[in-house]
Parts: sequence; C-alpha cells; structure tokens
Amino acid sequence: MAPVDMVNGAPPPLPGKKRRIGVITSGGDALGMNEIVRAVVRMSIAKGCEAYGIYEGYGIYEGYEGLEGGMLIGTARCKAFTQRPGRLRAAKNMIVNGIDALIICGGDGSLTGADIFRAEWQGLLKELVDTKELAAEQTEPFTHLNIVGLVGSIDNDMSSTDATIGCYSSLIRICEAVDYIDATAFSHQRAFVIEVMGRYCGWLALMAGVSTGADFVFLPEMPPSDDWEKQMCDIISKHRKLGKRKAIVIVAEGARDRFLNKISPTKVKDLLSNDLKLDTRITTLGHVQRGGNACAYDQMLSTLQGVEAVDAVLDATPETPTPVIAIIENKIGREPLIEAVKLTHEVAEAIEAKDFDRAMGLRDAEFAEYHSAYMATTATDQPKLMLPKEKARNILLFGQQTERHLSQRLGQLL
Ligand SMILES: Nc1ncnc2c1ncn2[C@@H]1O[C@H](COP(=O)(O)OP(=O)(O)O)[C@@H](O)[C@H]1O
Ligand SMILES: O=P(O)(O)OC[C@H]1O[C@](O)(COP(=O)(O)O)[C@@H](O)[C@@H]1O
Repeated sequence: MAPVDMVNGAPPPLPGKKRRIGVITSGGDALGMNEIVRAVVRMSIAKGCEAYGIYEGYGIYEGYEGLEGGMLIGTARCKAFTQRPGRLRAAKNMIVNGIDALIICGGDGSLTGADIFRAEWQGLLKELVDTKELAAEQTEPFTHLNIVGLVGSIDNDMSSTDATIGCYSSLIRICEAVDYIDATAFSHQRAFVIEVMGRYCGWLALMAGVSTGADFVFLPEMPPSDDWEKQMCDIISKHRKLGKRKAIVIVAEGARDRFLNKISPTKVKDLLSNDLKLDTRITTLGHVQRGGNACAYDQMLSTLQGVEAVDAVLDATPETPTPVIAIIENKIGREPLIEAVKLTHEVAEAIEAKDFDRAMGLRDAEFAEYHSAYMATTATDQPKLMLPKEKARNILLFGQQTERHLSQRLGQLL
C-alpha cells in the first residue's frame, strides 16, 4: 500500500477495489475479537475490498496508521472519543486515510460511541471544511459514514442479540475456576464467595450458578428479598445439614439489594463467617475471566458475524439504518444499532430507578426461565416455579424419573 500522504489526502485506492474497510476492536477485550479481525479482513479481500485494522480501539482519534491483514490490533477505552473534538480528529483521520466504512466490535459503550459518531458525521465534515482542515472535495466521497457494529463483550448485556462475542469463553473460564475452588472447598469444608464480572448484567453470574449448581447467586436485575441475609443463611445451613461439605455463593459485581445498596463479597463472607460460623474465603475472579483461548462457539460466532458485517457494509445505501450484527435463535442477522443501544441503556436505567420488573422484562425472556431453572435445580425446598406450565411439568417429570438414581448418587454429588 502506498504511504498515506497527510497533506494531499488519502492514498489512491488500489485499482478495482470497491471499498476501504477499517476494523476496530474497542472497549473491554473479549475472546473472539481476533477472529473478528481475521474474518473481516479475509471477507473484505474476498469481496474485492481493502481492509485496514485500526490499532487501539478508537485509535483513529490518534491517527494511528492502519495495517493490512488480520493480527492483534489491541483494544482500548479511549476517553477522547467520548468528546466531540476527539471524534472530529477521528473523522479527519478516517478521511485522510481514505477509509469509507468502519466495522466496530465492542460492547455497549463502543456501540454507543459508534452511534454518536454516525449521527454527528455530516456536522463533523462541515466543521472540518469550515475550519479549512480539509478541502470540500476531500470530504465529498465520504458524505455517508458506513458503520456496522459487532457485539464483543464478556458481559452478554446487549439487547437484540442472544449472545455477545466472548461471553461463552468467559463463562467457561468462570466454571473452570469454580471447579478448582470446589476441590479445595470440599477438602476444608469451607464456604467460598466468588465475585464475577458483568457490570450491570447478571448473565455471567446466573449462568455460572446454573452450570456449577452454586448454593446462592446475587444478580443486579433480580435483587434478593429484603431478608436476604436470613434467606441465604437458611439455605446454606440446610445444605450443610444434608451433608454438603462446601458452599459456593456467586456474586455478580453489580449485585445490589432492593434499595441499591451494594451486596459486596465481604458482606456475604462476614455473614457466612459470623452467623453460620463457616470458614469462608473470597475469590475475585477479575480479569482471568477475559483470558485464555476463545471457545469454539466464540470462534464460530466471530467468523460468521465478521462475514455478515462485510456483507452489511456492501449492502448499505445512504438510507439503510446502521446495523448491528446479531444472533437470534441461532440465526445470524442484522438489527438496528440505535434500537439495540437504546434498549441496553434502559436496563441500567431501570435498575437505577429500582424498577426491577422492567429490568427483567428488558432482558431476554430466557433470563427469568434460566433463573427458575436454577432455583429448581439448586434449592432443597422446591420453590414456586415461575416457568410456563408445560416446561415446569417436564422438569417435575424428569425429576421423578431421576429421583432414585439421584438419591443413590447424592452423597457423591454433595
Ligand atoms: N457515550 C459515548 N460517546 C462516545 N464514545 C463513547 C461513549 N461511550 C463509550 N464510548 C467509546 O467507546 C469506548 C469503549 O467503551 P466502554 O464502555 O469502555 O467499553 P465497551 O464498548 O466494552 O462497553 C470508550 O472508551 C469510548 O471511546
Ligand atoms: O477492564 P476494566 O477496565 O477493568 O473493566 C472491567 C469491566 O469490563 C468488563 O469486563 C467488560 O465490560 P465491557 O465489555 O462493557 O467493556 C466488565 O464486566 C467489567 O465491569
């Protein structure tokens, strides 16, 4: 590629190339993001386009030079991009580098930024011309900003898609860690309070609870009842009396009670230590949840969604609403980015407003069902099932069939 001429503008497009597509990974890293870059670059080339990887998230702000081909391009939380002057510089750098389409893989923050960038685009170009930073003829080929979003985040907090890229790899990391902790908890007959990430979203905590059969979980969208301290202690002491040698409590980092007081791992540990006299430890899993290799599901999702993103760039007309690539009931498709961002923000707003029913309503329908399934499979006293009748009956039937088999294995399982 010819070097970028910062004075005269973009390098000439390679002969016969349709578009120059930039790909960015932004916000908290999530496993699968590298596969996104690979897929976007390869698909762009296959479709007769040029591909640029842009370093360090919204690094276009800093004017990082692009690179050809897929590789680790870094991610960042770029403060400057949250302000208009930062986005103005980003717009200029895109034009100067001749990038006429952007594929952005990030969480709700990055996609919010993408949405704002898109909405401001015409104004940014006008300002660049008015302040003589760019000539009108330089901006002309870039009148419409072509953006496509991909959801990369461990949190699985984005509305309009069933799974965010990285969430299943992170869930695997958490479950592996709980398995390791289980072993030492069993040996010492200890209780462990395990804090998992997820910001406002309890998906990782809930799914970890479902998968590992944790004794208790705390989720931001579903604060526990007002007497949660007693409820948790009753359940755990009941499990102990049944012969369970260990106790595992999973606390989402955003967990709050109904009055929005933080439910911290320390608070939970103090209760277990002081009220139940359990030898209790805290493990904060932290950034371990974002490490390791992407699981096959995330590798597959990233590749298929990267391919779809390039197709979406090429299908776009000035009238096409900016899409975010989603997976819904196993089908990859496109959803309106603005709507997805709006709905995602509404969950956090509902939690802040203590409107927990609304927060739950805004999550996928499965969220409440998975919680009921967690309760049904974990509690010793069967709670009232919130599942639709049919599903509840299936679970109970399955329970009857397996009761004898389970009771034989119970000692081992406990
Ligand atoms: N309201 C906003 N306006 C403009 N840019 C934003 C906004 N929110 C986030 N961004 C950009 O997206 C980046 C990543 O957002 P962040 O919330 O940190 O992570 P994530 O995308 O994983 O949710 C930010 O550092 C910033 O550059
Ligand atoms: O990496 P940092 O800056 O410490 O941020 C931690 C946050 O990032 C996450 O791991 C991922 O969140 P995002 O995908 O929104 O960036 C959250 O679960 C957590 O609250």
